[in-house]
Amino acid sequence: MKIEQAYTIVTSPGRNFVTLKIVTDQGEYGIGDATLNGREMAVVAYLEEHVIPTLIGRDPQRIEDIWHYLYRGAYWRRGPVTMSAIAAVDMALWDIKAKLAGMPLYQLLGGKSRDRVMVYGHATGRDIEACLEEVARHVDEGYKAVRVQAGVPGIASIYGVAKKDGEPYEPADSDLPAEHVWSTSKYLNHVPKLFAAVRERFGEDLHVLHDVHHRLTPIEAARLGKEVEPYHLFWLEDCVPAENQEAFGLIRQHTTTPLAVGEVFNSLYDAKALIENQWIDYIRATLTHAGGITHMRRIADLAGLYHVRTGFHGPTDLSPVCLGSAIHFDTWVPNFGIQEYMPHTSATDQVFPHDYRFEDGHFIVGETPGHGVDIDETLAKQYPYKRASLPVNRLEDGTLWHW
Ligand SMILES: O=C(O)C(=O)C[C@H](O)[C@H](O)CO
Ligand SMILES: [Mg+2]
Repeated sequence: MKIEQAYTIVTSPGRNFVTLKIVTDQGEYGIGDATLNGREMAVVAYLEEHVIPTLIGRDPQRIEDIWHYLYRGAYWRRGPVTMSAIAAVDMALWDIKAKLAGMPLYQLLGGKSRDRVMVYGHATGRDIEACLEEVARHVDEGYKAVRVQAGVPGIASIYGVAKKDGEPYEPADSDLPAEHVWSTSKYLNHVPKLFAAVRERFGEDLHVLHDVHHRLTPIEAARLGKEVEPYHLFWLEDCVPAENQEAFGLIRQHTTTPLAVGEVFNSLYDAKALIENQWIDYIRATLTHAGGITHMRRIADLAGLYHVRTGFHGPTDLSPVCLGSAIHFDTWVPNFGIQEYMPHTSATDQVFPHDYRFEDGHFIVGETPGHGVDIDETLAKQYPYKRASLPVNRLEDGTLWHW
């Protein structure tokens, strides 16, 4: 069996997505997600110019060999563009292999470790009251876990809070990067009040999460972790930028609030010290940005040795192809923690027909051979690419800060 054809499909049913389709000489095909929010066309160019020409004629069943061919063969290792491109190939090849085996992907990985996959949804509001209403809506819809982000008095626009209450949050919201203004002191004073209000209204059973989006220093993160301890967060996410992995050692010494990190990671080496030192509790890297199923499996296995569980990134800027594959992985992986879930637009769901379903705060994996997600290429053409950028963040004095 040989790879006969491979091509990228760029579509924007509400937001941009990049999909790689690989077709074999026996008519079987697989698809992979290559979406890198705000940098989509860089991955398209990488795939079209440097990857696809090398795939033609190869045996699609040699997933491991192709992974190392693309990783080692590039010489220039790692990085989000390279690893998203490799991930898309890897996901498409696992899709093909599972289809050839006549099995849903989770079976090929080792079978079910659980019957359903707990997810967390996003509640956002311009203030605490509006945010609590959104938490209540999620609870009514069956969610057992909710990420809680509220506007902060004195900060005009803040990460993770929708422009209008009740609407989904979209980070890439303008042609060129918007500029936000950030105040650490205002934020730090406000977050404990938010979680006090959440526990007061919803009691102890609801799992609550919070994303700091890399905006604190280690000692500030330690303060926040300590101050929210009484509210028993499921996790505190990305509390500092993680290039310096040792920073988490400092935070860890100060707080028992569980720590999650890794949505911008693209390789095991981004997380090695974090995992081996048990500085974190959840690893957030996911299939599309961390080299696909083949590499993510290595990360999860290492994490499992150190009591670190998975908590895959799952924003709307990863396509249903990534989400569907992630649900198979989550169903199999022994050290599963939780799966992030932001519902896609109905236009996106139509472009990407899929067999996973949401029920009672959980995803239920499908039984279709492969990863269970397809693409309607005719419909995809109706939604042309439109550049959209993530914002940047500045301190009140104008200093460029982390976003
Ligand atoms: O989903 C999350 O936790 C995020 O932090 C979302 C990211 O900002 C988003 O994926 C950037 O493209
Ligand atoms: Mg995040």
